[in-house]
Amino acid sequence: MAATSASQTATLHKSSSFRNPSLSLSSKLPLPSLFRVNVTQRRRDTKRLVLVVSAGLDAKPTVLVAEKLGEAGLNLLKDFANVDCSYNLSPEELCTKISLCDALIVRSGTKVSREVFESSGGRLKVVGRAGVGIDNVDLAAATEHGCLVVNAPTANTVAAAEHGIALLAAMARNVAQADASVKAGKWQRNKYVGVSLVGKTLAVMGFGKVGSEVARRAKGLGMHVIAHDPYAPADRARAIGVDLVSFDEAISKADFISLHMPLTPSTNKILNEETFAKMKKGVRIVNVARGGVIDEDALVKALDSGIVAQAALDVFTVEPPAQDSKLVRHEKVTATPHLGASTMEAQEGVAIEIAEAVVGALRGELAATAVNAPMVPAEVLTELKPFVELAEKLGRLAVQLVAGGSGVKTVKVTYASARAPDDLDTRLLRAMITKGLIEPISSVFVNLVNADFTAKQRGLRISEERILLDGSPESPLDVIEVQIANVESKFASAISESGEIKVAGRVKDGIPHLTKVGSFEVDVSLEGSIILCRQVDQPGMIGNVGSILGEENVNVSFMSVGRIAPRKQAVMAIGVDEQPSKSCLKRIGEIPAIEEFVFLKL
Ligand SMILES: NC(=O)C1=CN([C@@H]2O[C@H](COP(=O)(O)OP(=O)(O)OC[C@H]3O[C@@H](n4cnc5c(N)ncnc54)[C@H](O)[C@@H]3O)[C@@H](O)[C@H]2O)C=CC1
Ligand SMILES: O=C(O)C(=O)COP(=O)(O)O
Repeated sequence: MAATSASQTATLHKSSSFRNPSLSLSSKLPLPSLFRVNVTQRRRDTKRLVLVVSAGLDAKPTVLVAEKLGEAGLNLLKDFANVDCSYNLSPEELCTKISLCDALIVRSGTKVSREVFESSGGRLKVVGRAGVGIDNVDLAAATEHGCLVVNAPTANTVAAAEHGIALLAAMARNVAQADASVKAGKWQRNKYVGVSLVGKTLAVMGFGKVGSEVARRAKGLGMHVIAHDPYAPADRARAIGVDLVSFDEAISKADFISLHMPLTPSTNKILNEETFAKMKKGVRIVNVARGGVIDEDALVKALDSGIVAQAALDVFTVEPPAQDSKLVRHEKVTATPHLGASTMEAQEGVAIEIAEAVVGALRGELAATAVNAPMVPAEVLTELKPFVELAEKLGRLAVQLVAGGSGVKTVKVTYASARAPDDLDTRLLRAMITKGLIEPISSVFVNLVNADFTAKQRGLRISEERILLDGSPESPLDVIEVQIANVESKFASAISESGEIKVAGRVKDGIPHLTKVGSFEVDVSLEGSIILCRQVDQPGMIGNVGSILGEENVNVSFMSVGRIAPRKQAVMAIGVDEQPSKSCLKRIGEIPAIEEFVFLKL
C-alpha cells in the first residue's frame, strides 16, 4: 500500500468542536440502518455470537408462530411484535401468510421450503426453529434470500437425553409391549423377559449435547459407553470416561446403539443394509435423532432376520408415519411420536430461547444461535465496529466512481494491519464492502447472511489481501483499500497508476475517514456525503467552493486537499451534510480551475 511518494495532504477542519470528542470506539456509532449492532453479551453460549441484520423495521414487526410454543416465549414476542399463532397451516396457507410476516417460528412439524422464502417477497427476515434440528428448513434458500435462521440449541438437550434413556430402558424391559398386554387382560410374565443394561456396551453415535448427556446417564446405569463422532473433541469424551472410536468399531462392538447426530446429506441412512450387517447379532437400537438417519426398510429386514433384536424409535422419516407402517407396527419396535423435546420444562425453555433470539435478530442485535451466518465473537465485533462502517462506505464510494456501475466484476480489498492474519476476521468487512458495492446499483438487500451468495450470483469476484505492518497490533486494522479493476471512472483521478479505481480509508478516533482517492491522499470523514474535485492547485480554491456551498446553504463538515506537488494537480474532498442542488454542483463545476468533479452519496 505504497503512498504516492510526492503526494502531500492538507486537511482543513471546519471547527475543532464540530465533532463530539467523547465519541470513541466504545460509544454507539450510528451503524448503517440495516446493520445495527448491539454488542450486549447474551445469557448463554457467548462464544457463538454473530452480527445479524435488523430488518430496518419502523412499524411493529409481525411474527408468525406456526407451531405450539410455550406461554413465556409467546409473551416475550408479544411485548415486541404482533404475534399471529396459526397452527396446522397447509404449505399453501403458509406461503400465502408469509408475505405479511417479518419472522416465522416453527418446530419440527413445519417444512420451511424454498417456496416459503420465495413467497415472502423479501419481507421474511428471521426463521426461528424452536428446537435443535434444522433439517426442516431449507438453509440454502434462506441464505439466498438474506433470511437469518436461528435455533434454540440448548433448552431441550436434557429432555431429549432423558427420552433416549427412557426408550433404552423401556425397550430392554419390554415396558410398552407388556403394558399393552396387561391392558388387554393378559399376564405374560415369560414372554416379556428382558435384558439387563449393566455391563453392556452402548455406542453413542453423535457425541454432541444430547449424545454426551445420554452417555453420562448410561454410565450411571453401569453401561460401558463408547462413542463415534468425527468432530467431537477427545478430551470432552475422556472427561466423562467415554472412548471415541471409529464408526465401524462402534457399531460392531455395541450391544446397544443410540443415535444422536443431525440429519444431513452425510448422515442420511447412515444405518443401512450394509452397516446392519456389521453389527453384533441381537443389537438394540434407539433413535431420538431423526428418522432419516436410518434406512427404515433395511431396519425392518434386520429386525425380521434377528440382526437387530429391538428398536426404540422417537423419530421417523415421514412424520407421522403411515398408519400401516411395517416398522411402527413391528412387535420388536417401541415407538413414540417425536416426544424427545416434549417436557413442560424443555418447552418453556425452548420458547424463551427462540423468542429471545428472534426478537434480538429483528432488533438487529447479535444472534448467539445463528445457523446460516458466520459467527463473530462479541469482542471481535466491538473492535471491528468502526471498520465495519468504513468498509461499507468505501464500497459505496468505489462503486459510485464507476462509469455505469453495473460492470463491476473484479474487486480487490487490501487490509493493512499489524495483526497476524489469524487474528483478523475479515468476513464481516468483506460482507459490508459487498453490501456497499451492490446496494447503490441494485434493489438487492445485502446482509451478512447473503453477502457472499449475492456477490457470487452477480459474478462479482472479491479477492482479499493482507499487508502485515510492523508495530503494535493494538488496533485490528490500519487501512482498508478497495480497488475495482477493468472499469472506467466518472472521476478520472480515482484511477490509480496501476489502472484501477482505488479508494482507501482508515478509522480515526472511532470515525471512518477517506484517506485516498486514486493516487491522491485526502482526509475527509465519511459522514454525510462527499464532493470530489480535481483542480489545479492554487490559492483560493477552498474559499471559492466553500462560499458557493455556503450561499446554497449546504453545510461543509470537512475539507481536505491532496496534491501531487505545489501548484500541480490536486484533489479536493469536501464532506457535506446536505445534498447540494444541481445548480449548486453546476456552479462548482464552472469554477475555471476545476477540471472534474463528482458528488458521492454515503
Ligand atoms: N427427538 C427429539 O425430540 C429431539 C431430537 N434432536 C435431534 O438430535 C440431534 C442432536 O442434537 P444435539 O446433541 O443438541 O446437537 P449437537 O450439534 O450438539 O450434536 C450433534 C453431534 O453430531 C455429530 N455428528 C455430525 N455428523 C456426524 C456423523 N456423521 N457421525 C457421528 N456424529 C456426527 C456432531 O459432531 C455433533 O457433535 C439434533 O440434530 C436433532 O436432530 C434434538 C433434540 C430433540
Ligand atoms: O429439537 C429438535 O431437534 C427436535 O427434534 C424437537 O422437535 P420438536 O420441537 O419437538 O418438534
